Amino acid sequence: MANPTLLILAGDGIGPEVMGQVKRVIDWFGTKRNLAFDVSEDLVGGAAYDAHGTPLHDDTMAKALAADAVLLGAVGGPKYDALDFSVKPERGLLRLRKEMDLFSNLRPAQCFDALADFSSLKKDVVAGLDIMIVRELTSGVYFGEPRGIFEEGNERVGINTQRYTEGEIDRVARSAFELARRRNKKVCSMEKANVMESGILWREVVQKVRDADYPDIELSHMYADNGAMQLVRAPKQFDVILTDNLFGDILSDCAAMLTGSLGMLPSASLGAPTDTGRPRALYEPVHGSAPDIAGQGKANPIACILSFAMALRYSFDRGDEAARLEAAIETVLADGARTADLMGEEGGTPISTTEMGDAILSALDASL
Ligand SMILES: NC(=O)c1ccc[n+]([C@@H]2O[C@H](COP(=O)([O-])OP(=O)(O)OC[C@H]3O[C@@H](n4cnc5c(N)ncnc54)[C@H](O)[C@@H]3O)[C@@H](O)[C@H]2O)c1
Ligand SMILES: CC(C)[C@H](C(=O)O)[C@@H](O)C(=O)O
Ligand SMILES: [Mg+2]
Repeated sequence: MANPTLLILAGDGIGPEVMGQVKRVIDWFGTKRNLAFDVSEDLVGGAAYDAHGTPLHDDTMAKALAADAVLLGAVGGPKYDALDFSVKPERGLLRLRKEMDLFSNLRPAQCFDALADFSSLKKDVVAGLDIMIVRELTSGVYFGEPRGIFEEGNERVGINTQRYTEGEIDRVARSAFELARRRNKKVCSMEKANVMESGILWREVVQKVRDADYPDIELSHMYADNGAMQLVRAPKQFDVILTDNLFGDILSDCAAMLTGSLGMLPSASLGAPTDTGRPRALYEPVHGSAPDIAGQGKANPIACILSFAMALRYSFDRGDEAARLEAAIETVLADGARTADLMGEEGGTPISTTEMGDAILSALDASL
């Protein structure tokens, strides 16, 4: 049987640096675990703009649609800030999400024991934390029409529209309930039904799906602003958090810091299953291109490596090998390996991106 295909889009800034370590991990699974992938690479974001004048070439879009999974590093950077909105690096990523119809974005926030001291919150608030944010990814205010900057009288007005159909809410709610079934069977849905009609509809549809098909799941509803507060006050009250595109963007960065660093958080963006039985899927770290540290060998590759672990679990049904990779990362952290973002006030000598990769590969070897 042919090997599954992976399309790597490393992107900009620290994207290629962290992806370099992921490629070593992919090779390791090929040679040591007989789990080989056919890997191809292409450009996205600013790198694609530099080469083609567009943040995502049509050929790359076609390759992404054909691949069994896409791994993405990060896009964006100050060099591209002044570009027209239509060709900004971030538009490349948004096009991938939209055209692959990746409506369900899984953003786990797990606190590794070795890092519990490092969180800006008290250790007992975050130790053992394991929550999953399910963010709707292809609709809402990111894509709603009308949008734009228009002339109105003698001034300009900027418009974006929060828009959700019942079908869009229904399908992402189902994906959250399915996940909750494999976890602690608790979903908290977050919107602002107190001020937004789209929030009222969101709450109604989520409740209807739960009552009709997931009576075994405990569902609660919370206003998203309270949700942000509760995430910082007592994050362990949550299991699965279901929310829309914009609130999910913000709440997941907030959850990231519970775990110590943005450099630790992976994500999976999943669509409906294709005729291979696999969902369309894109895996990427939650962090961006980190222009402040790009090119210095300082970036933490763990979020990107954990994103590959999610690919093993959600695209290739190899939860066993995903767990092996996650355990290797846990070991390395317990042994004290720290990139600069994981150094506390007490200081110490951080290791480089490549050294973190070396340590993870050694721990993988030791797992055999
Ligand atoms: N999915 C993506 O590709 C994505 C996500 C977020 C932001 N962005 C883009 O990235 C650019 C920079 O955005 P930003 O600065 O708001 O967010 P960012 O995530 O790039 O950086 C925020 C802070 O976290 C640090 N950081 C992030 N990832 C790290 C890692 N792996 N190791 C160590 N430290 C890390 C950075 O150094 C920075 O101080 C912007 O152009 C933005 O649009 C892209
Ligand atoms: C880069 C940007 C388009 C993206 C978003 O806003 O969704 C990022 O912040 C994310 O969290 O993946
Ligand atoms: Mg974000």
